[in-house]
Amino acid sequence: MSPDPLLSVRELTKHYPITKGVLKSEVGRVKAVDGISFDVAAGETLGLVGESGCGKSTAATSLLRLEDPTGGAVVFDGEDITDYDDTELKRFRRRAQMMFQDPSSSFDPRMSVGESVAEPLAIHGMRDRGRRRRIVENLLERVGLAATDFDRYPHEFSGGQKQRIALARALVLNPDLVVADEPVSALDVSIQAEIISLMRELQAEFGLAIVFISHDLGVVREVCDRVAVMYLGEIVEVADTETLFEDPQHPYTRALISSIPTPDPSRRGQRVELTGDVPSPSNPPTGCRFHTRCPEVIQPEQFDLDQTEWRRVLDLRLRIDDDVDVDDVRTFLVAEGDAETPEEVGEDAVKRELRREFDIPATLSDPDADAILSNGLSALVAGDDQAARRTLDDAFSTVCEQTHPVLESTPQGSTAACHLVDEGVPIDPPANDD
Ligand SMILES: Nc1ncnc2c1ncn2[C@@H]1O[C@H](COP(=O)(O)OP(=O)(O)OP(=O)(O)O)[C@@H](O)[C@H]1O
Repeated sequence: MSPDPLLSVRELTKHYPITKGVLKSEVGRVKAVDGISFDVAAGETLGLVGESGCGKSTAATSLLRLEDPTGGAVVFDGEDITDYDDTELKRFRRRAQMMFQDPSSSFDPRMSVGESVAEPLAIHGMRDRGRRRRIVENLLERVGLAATDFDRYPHEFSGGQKQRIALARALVLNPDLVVADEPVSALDVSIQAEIISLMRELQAEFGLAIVFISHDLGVVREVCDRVAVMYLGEIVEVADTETLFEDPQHPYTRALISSIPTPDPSRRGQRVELTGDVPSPSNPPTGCRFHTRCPEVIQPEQFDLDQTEWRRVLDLRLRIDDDVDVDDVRTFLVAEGDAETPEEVGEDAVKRELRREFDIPATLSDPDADAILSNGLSALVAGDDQAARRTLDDAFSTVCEQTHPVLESTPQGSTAACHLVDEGVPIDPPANDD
């Protein structure tokens, strides 16, 4: 990586206010992007990956100042663009272009594709129509279309062809950086491969840096030199592509990689199932944001639980307020024929059912942990929610929930934000049963 990157993003933040009432008073914030930092060298392709809603598109539009960031800095070719005025931004936008996912909505149906591709030239002051036409015709050929396509209209082209045209438009000002947001996701797999190989050719030819945004790790592996993994508005791991795929350090990265479909049956058993929904970015979890779903979440030192058991005990503890209703369990057991009335359902039956709902075995592998869980459940069934919560919170809390991990260098040369990395003990991910 060059010492002076082309693009340097520092603690970039984009929060959207959540407002209420006619006065639109702010009642919360969607923390779509929450302090991300990364560099991109000239000519390099950096992948930005993560599940839907983790903030990739917002990161893209904020770093290009298509919308104003809430905080942080973006340094492009040595200059901080964060405080640029309109004239300076216009100059910046010659050098940094955006490409979107949906080629169909990227074009004005009333303009010929040639006019669309030439539009940025006109906006940036090239008055000579003939010259604009020559440049665009040449570019259309370079993206695999014909010069005569200049006068045709968007509806005459397939999705793949439209994405070629979008690429021509992104390149027409000869930029140094293209931010491509899911540029091939809307295309058939065979067409995806064509567009990817075209992007690579043009990248080499134009010496382009690309920020390649995708939820598809298979594509990212093919295209990118380095990859940054996002989860709930934050970057949790950055590594060069081979290191990331061969030796991922963050449990979230491991889970994403393990979910890539593979034809190799020996690797299929290594799938890591992520439980639970992605939490809301308006109220992200404390500590490590991934702790509510992490299969490798760290257990308290005093216990020696099987990792899957521990994950499920923690699920119960974390969801006790929202997803546990003892009265509902009693009603359910009556319906199942366990008793005539809810009042007659025994404490043990309710505790058994609660364990079953959370997939917790009847007895935990660690007897101390089992005794505490049993006490907590007893308090819950007796209606003393506070005591139940206290018992479970005291015993089953985790550093992952308490302390926010920062990105740190790993022995593999990557950076990852995970307490397992702090401790220098990457744990083998638990294999799934299926
Ligand atoms: N204008 C907005 N106002 C409020 N919330 C927004 C706005 N734009 C995005 N969000 C929220 O910010 C979060 C991040 O969205 P974003 O589109 O950046 O994620 P993404 O990773 O690109 O997802 P996808 O792949 O589905 O596009 C989401 O929870 C989304 O609902």
